[in-house]
Amino acid sequence: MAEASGILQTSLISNFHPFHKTHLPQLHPVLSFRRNPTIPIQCSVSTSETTKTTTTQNAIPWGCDIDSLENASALQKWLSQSGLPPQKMAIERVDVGERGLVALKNIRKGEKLLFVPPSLVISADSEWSCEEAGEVMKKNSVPDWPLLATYLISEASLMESSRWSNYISALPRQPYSLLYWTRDELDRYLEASQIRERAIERVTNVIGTYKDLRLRIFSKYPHLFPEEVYNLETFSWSFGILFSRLVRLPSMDGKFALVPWADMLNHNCEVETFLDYDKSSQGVLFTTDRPYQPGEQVFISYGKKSNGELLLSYGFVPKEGTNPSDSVELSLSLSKSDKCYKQKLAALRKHGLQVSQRYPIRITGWPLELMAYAYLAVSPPSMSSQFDEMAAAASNKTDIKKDLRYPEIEEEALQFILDSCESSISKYNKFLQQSGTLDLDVTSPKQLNRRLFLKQLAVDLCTSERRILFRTQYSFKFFSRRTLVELPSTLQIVFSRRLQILLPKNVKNKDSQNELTLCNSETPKAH
Ligand SMILES: C[S@@+](CC[C@H](N)C(=O)[O-])C[C@H]1O[C@@H](n2cnc3c(N)ncnc32)[C@H](O)[C@@H]1O
Repeated sequence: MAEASGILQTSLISNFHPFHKTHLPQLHPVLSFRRNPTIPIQCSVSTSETTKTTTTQNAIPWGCDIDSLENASALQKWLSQSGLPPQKMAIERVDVGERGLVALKNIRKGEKLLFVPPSLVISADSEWSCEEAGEVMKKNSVPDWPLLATYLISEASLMESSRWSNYISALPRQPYSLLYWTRDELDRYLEASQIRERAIERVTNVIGTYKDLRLRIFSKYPHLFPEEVYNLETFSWSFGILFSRLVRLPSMDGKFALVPWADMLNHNCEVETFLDYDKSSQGVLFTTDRPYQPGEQVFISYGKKSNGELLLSYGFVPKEGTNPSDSVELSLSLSKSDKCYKQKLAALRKHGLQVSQRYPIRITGWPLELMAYAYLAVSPPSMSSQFDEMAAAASNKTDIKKDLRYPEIEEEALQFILDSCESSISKYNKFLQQSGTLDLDVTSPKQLNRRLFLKQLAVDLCTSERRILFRTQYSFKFFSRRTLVELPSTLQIVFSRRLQILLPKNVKNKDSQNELTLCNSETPKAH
């Protein structure tokens, strides 16, 4: 689960196909998902004794209801019979995440749990029940993500002939993620948030990837990859599963894997333990960072993700103020009326940037690149010889001096960022005002209708993102020279090497992360 989202971008886009500017079709929510197609699939299914050709005529059961315990207990039984050692946890209905793993016994802090053997892990090296299909995919050097997405569909379509049928039956038929929001829903509920753009990019990538596979491979082997099975709906499902369940195992050279059983663990922002392969016990496990009593839900970390990223991949938003890794993306743009617009744009492009750039702002600070972009945006024609170094510092290149300082335009640069925050905040205000006061219990989505459920998620996300912007605005106002002149003398003034602005004593410069870090957790007054 950790870092999954970022990896799709690299593996799909750079290795497999160029960026797709595909028109976005309406990805229909579960209602229009073809749940029960009757599909004849011709495939050679390899069993331990023979290789025989079978024709599957049954409906394909794509997983189950997201809270189904029936399928989960069948999974549990199958895993135990297939080599999963006895566990101190069981799958149960839980308050956070609907189904999850709950402690059966006292669990100590520092205890190793799970021990899922490699034979029960799905990775790019897993054997295909339909060997021919696997060979074709490997011959075409399909990267891990699209390979695994296709693998999942292939195994799901083979039903009981697949060794993973118990696992697939316990997977949600409709994983919660922004992949399942229609374009209209994204526009309506997430207009204020930059996550909307990320969701659109992601849907576009999934569509592009599917189209590439269809063009290059599926259309050439229709007997192995019939369109009734390998289509956009099934790919949305399998990518939805990968986004919400795939893990990267650092001790296996960063291998991506679906780990049945372990993927029943839900996320908690305060938990710091994650899944990995343990060479000595030869299994996937995690080490608890806290004790659990019988009946308590056990959590892991899906990575230090913002609320927006959690919504994007996993379809939930943590409760307000509970995510220390929360951040919001602030979009900065050059003004078209800028006299040096063309020169500045050329400088940005030279360093791989666009006219509009998004920078993450954390509750604890903001990146130096943001300030560099702001310098570029406000610099006058007389500073044209410095455009290049400003654009370079605004890029994500690491071997470049980032802590630039131009005292003569510092005030304007800070004001530029403040204005960008203001314009973003006004979009959030508009959406939140229109939405009225919603305070529904999204831990039981089944109780809500789809519209209300999505709206509540959007309200939760927008509230948390707006809060970070308020705080940033407050900090920038506090840092601006005008304010500094008026600072009470009791405040200890520290000189920042990076922005070269004066900071109060509760603000420290965190060199290693290239960002300014606010140590004070006080929230500015509500706006
Ligand atoms: C890896 S799965 C965890 C098992 C999942 N609950 C199940 O029953 O299949 C990830 C999914 O669990 C749910 N989930 C995980 N952590 C959550 C949390 N803190 N709050 C709400 N839902 C959560 C989300 O639906 C997410 O997409």
